[in-house]
Amino acid sequence: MPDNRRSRAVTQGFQRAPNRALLRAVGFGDGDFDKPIVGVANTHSTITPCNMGIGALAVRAEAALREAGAMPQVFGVITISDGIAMGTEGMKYSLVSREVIADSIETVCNGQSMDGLLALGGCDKNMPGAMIAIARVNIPAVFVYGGTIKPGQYQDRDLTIVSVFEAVGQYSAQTLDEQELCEIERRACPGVGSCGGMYTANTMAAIFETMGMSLPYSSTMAAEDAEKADSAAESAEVLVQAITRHILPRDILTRRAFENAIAVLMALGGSTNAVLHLPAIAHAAGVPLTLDDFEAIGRRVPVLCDLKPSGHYVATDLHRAGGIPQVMKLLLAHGLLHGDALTVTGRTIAEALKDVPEEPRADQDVIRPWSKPLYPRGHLAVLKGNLAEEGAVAKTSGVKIPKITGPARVFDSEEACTEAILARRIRPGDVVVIRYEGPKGGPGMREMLSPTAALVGQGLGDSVGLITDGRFSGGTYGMVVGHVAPEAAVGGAIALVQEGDSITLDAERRLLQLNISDEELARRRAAWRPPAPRYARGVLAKYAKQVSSASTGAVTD
Ligand SMILES: CC(C)(O)[C@@H](O)C(=O)O
Ligand SMILES: [Mg+2]
Repeated sequence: MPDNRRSRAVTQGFQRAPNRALLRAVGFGDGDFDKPIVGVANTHSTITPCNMGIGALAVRAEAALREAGAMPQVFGVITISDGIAMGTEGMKYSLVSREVIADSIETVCNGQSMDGLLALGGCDKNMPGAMIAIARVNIPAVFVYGGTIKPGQYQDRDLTIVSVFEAVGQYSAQTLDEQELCEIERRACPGVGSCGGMYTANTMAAIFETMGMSLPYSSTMAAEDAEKADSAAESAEVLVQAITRHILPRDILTRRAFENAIAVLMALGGSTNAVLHLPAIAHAAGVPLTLDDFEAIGRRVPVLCDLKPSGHYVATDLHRAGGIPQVMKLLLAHGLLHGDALTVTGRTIAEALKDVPEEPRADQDVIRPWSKPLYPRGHLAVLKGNLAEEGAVAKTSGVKIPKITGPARVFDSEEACTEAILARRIRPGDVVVIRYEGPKGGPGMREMLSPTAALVGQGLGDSVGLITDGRFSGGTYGMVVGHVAPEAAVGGAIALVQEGDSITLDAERRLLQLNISDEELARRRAAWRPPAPRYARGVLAKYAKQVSSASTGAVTD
């Protein structure tokens, strides 16, 4: 047993007899005090299908840890459901929950002198929350994803939760009747697992697999399939080996791993939330990573996968087509992935991908061959200009020409905007501005899925621009720009836009501009006064005081 094992602090020596007495009460026997103590961070919850299956995975992982010679200690971690909170005041707690999860896991792992960590997660913030903690604590760790939901079926088409959000827009435009809306609602979510397209949960899980913090193929398995539970057990075995070999998360979460993550994010057409979470994880790992890195890698890496929200397929289709290893191999073969990055198994990426063919199979069109990408460049672009001096994130997939100049339609909350869209007050050519929804202002940067999906449902995805200091769901697409920084609440130029001002959103030129003179902008800036914080007490008030700009990952430490 290595002398530097952290759990020695609670298991060794005569002074620790009381500590051992308590450990005996939770199942330790005489021979167990020399074994590594491994935390199992269990986000099981009956709040959301994303986390409903996690308890069973935790049970498998716990048994496998014991079998492999470790002493597992299971602890509960909270989640909220982005999908259920969406469009409500409750959604302000979503990004806050990332910090609560990170802080909770750090607190337990360090408070209990644990030697290793197996973290399980389902809904969106579980993934970055767990990985921030893993990077901070830096004890051998593995991440186990709860798995994706399978698609629903309606009239020969695959449904996901986003189909229901879009159906609300169709209903408001009277292109869908109440009975059809109801039928889509009933069929969209047929079981357990995280939202099925390449939305945020699946994006972040895929990123962790890419970075070598989860096992190959594990991030695209369906929550309900037996292979998911088997991979939870296998993850536990790999973790115990990592403890023995002293493989630490910060050996894995290097700059090269983050560059690999961004490359796969682009190839998948993944969620804008990754542009918030990866800098936050990098911050925890002590790795420099800026918005410019996303921009630089996005210019090199094509979108290779035809996945929802704007594409055709769901995560289980990607799994059948070869999964993340196939996407990674394609990038590796074309010089866009660092093959020497380490994984939790102790193998490098290149070694792990050795047996994967360079080109995807011809009998599928989920993963395109190199010669026929979906888009020649990444779908996420960092826009700058007088409206976003620190930067903003545009998602350009699913739109024909990602640029528009039009009159600003200004809303100081998501609710006010959604109401206007559903009342059909937004017209083609408008540029919708949703502000005071930033990290500090909201607080918590809500995901604007209700308004963006309603626009898509009304057929306005291509003709209406939308900019916000809030963020988006992975299910959002259209002419959308989020994470506008600096945000309105700190006096960013987005606070100075007036109804009817001309705004240019041009993803090709990477430009987000308010078309008024510098003098007029300065005049408005001088007249601007910060609004009173929306919350005076509780976690939202604490968060608003603490949180950094979206351009640096909205971190709180
Ligand atoms: C509800 C969704 C689709 O999961 C969303 O929260 C996301 O970010 O992808
Ligand atoms: Mg989300």
